[in-house]
Amino acid sequence: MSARRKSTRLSAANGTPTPLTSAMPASSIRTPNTRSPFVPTRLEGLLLAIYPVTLLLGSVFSTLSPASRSAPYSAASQSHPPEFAPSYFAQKKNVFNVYFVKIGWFWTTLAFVVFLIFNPGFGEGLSVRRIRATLRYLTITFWWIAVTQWFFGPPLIDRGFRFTGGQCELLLDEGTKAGMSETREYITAATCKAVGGSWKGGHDISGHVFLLILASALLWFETLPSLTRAEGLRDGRRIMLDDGKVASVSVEKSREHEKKITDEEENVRSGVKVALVVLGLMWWMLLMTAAYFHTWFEKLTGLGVAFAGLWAVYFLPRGVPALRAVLGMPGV
Ligand SMILES: CCCCCCCCCCCCCCCC(=O)SCCNC(=O)CCNC(=O)[C@H](O)C(C)(C)COP(=O)(O)O
Ligand SMILES: Nc1ncnc2c1ncn2[C@@H]1O[C@H](COP(=O)(O)O)[C@@H](OP(=O)(O)O)[C@H]1O
Repeated sequence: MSARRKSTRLSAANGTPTPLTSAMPASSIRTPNTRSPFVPTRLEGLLLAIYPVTLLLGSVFSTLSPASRSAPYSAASQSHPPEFAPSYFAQKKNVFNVYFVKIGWFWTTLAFVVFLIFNPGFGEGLSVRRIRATLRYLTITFWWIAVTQWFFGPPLIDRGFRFTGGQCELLLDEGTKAGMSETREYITAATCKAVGGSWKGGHDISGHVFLLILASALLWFETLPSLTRAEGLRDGRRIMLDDGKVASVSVEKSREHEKKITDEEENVRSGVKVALVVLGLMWWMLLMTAAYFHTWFEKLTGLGVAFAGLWAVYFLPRGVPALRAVLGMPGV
């Protein structure tokens, strides 16, 4: 369990440190221009910017590439017809799509579990750090399930599609619609495709963009604090304390644990290799999705929905002590 360090703060009048609760280190002082705990540090912001930049790169490539421009595009399948696909990666049946992205949560889970078991930063056995990391993973998994698999019925992507006017083409025929029960009418993309229908007319958030960003950011957020000593991913992070004061996350770190980890510097990176391979492939598939599939707006909403889940798990707890007590923060 992490022990809270002693604390100090700047006196508003003369700028000299004065004791706050017991004695807070200078690094934890709140200054007038301190960033809100709810927003990423500059370094985190730069890392997160890789996602919109990748989507932009893919879209620019598809706009400029003569092969992509001349290939017909089908809005109903969100892709180029296979016979006109401008590249191997523009085909839905490409091996990376079928065995990697389509079962992407399995690979994410595998990489996370390997990291969880082998990384010494979690301490020994069923430690509080390990339990909190598992809870973060489960919460992100819950968001993946809600958005893409099931949300008390159809998943959120399918509900959004219906809400924006989309439906299964089979339902366009009034006769068919009248003959259907209400449950049948509230059809999902999967069931629509299964009965040979065409899922058309609404806003179809990109499930691939959503999954690839959500899963890769989960792995980055969990592993980066053990891969780098960079301030922006460690003590540069701000949190709100129980008394409403904003401080560096270092006040919640256990000194003994930090020392132990520094002494074991060599081992700190254990368990991250699988995650790094998964992360590399995910980035490539995100670029391919951006280049060959969906409209730019569908990709942008995929990014937005992924960021919403990430913010709730990795940034909201920084400003809400009660939530932080449950979910914790990576590397703390
Ligand atoms: C605090 C609340 C916590 C509640 C947590 C409850 C959930 C706990 C369950 C944990 C389950 C873990 C399962 C881990 C093992 C697996 O993931 S196996 C399943 C593998 N399947 C996938 O990875 C499917 C991924 N694919 C998709 O999501 C979609 O295909 C897609 C990529 C979004 C594309 O969609 P399409 O419609 O196919 O285009
Ligand atoms: N990088 C990629 N490689 C291959 N197929 C991709 C892909 N990105 C998206 N797709 C395909 O495009 C369709 C829409 O994707 P999504 O909504 O998940 O972003 C899905 O088709 P299918 O549902 O027919 O498999 C998906 O498999």
